[in-house]
Amino acid sequence: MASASSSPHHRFAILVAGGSGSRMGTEQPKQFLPLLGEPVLLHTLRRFADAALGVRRLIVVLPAEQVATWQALCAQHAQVPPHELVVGGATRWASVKCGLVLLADEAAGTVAVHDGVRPLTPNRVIESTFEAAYNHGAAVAAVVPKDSVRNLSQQGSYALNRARLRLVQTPQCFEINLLRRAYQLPELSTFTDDASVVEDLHAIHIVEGDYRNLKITTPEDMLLAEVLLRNQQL
Ligand SMILES: Nc1ccn([C@@H]2O[C@H](COP(=O)(O)OP(=O)(O)OP(=O)(O)O)[C@@H](O)[C@H]2O)c(=O)n1
Ligand SMILES: C[C@](O)(CO)[C@H](O)COP(=O)(O)O
Repeated sequence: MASASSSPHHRFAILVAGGSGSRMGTEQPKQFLPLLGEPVLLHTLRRFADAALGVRRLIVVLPAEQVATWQALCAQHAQVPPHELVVGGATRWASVKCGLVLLADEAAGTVAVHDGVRPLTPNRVIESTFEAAYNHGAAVAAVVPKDSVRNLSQQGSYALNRARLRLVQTPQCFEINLLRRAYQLPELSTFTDDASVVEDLHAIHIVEGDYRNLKITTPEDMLLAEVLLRNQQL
């Protein structure tokens, strides 16, 4: 049943934290590792709970076997923002789909999908991605590559024009019914993010991301995140 009170102005967020963190190589999945004394995922949750953003519902997607871990961590820390929990799936795509199930009663609004392991996203990036999705239907944060880029070919490799390339981050924000329709289509192996799921249905608007908005993936990212958190006003 669709909620009678839903409005196009309403904002929702799905924080996907259902992965195992194989590239990090730690026993505990990276979303629960301590970063300046608080779990990575709690930092991410706090970013989206910022009252100025006006996010009405925060959905956190977790691996089934880590729900108790997260609940224990929440009990150990003060002022954990209110959020709803759902168990994810075998891939990021499946986890987003699980998050969307909790929003099934929302008839209208904009939903942000964000990696639970991006704890440094500046408020400006979240706000501008929500705003662009409200105006254009679909928007993702992205940055210009800093390095030169080469494409591998049968003959070796060739240079790409990096001015025409973007490195895509999250949040990725969508009109909620568009995102729902896209996630009803079958999963493809080419899906690496939500924009790749939606793009056959709707053009993707690109918003200026931020180089500090790193995705914690491998061990050195934890060191970088710590330094950035200590020194930056996000
Ligand atoms: N089945 C999955 C896989 C990934 N994710 C989430 O999607 C985000 C981006 O994925 P990635 O960095 O690849 O995380 P992992 O899959 O955990 O890492 P790895 O690929 O190294 O195993 C993470 O917040 C991760 O928890 C998820 O919710 N459900
Ligand atoms: C969604 C994402 O963070 C955008 O850059 C990225 O595609 C996730 O990729 P991963 O291989 O699952 O880390």
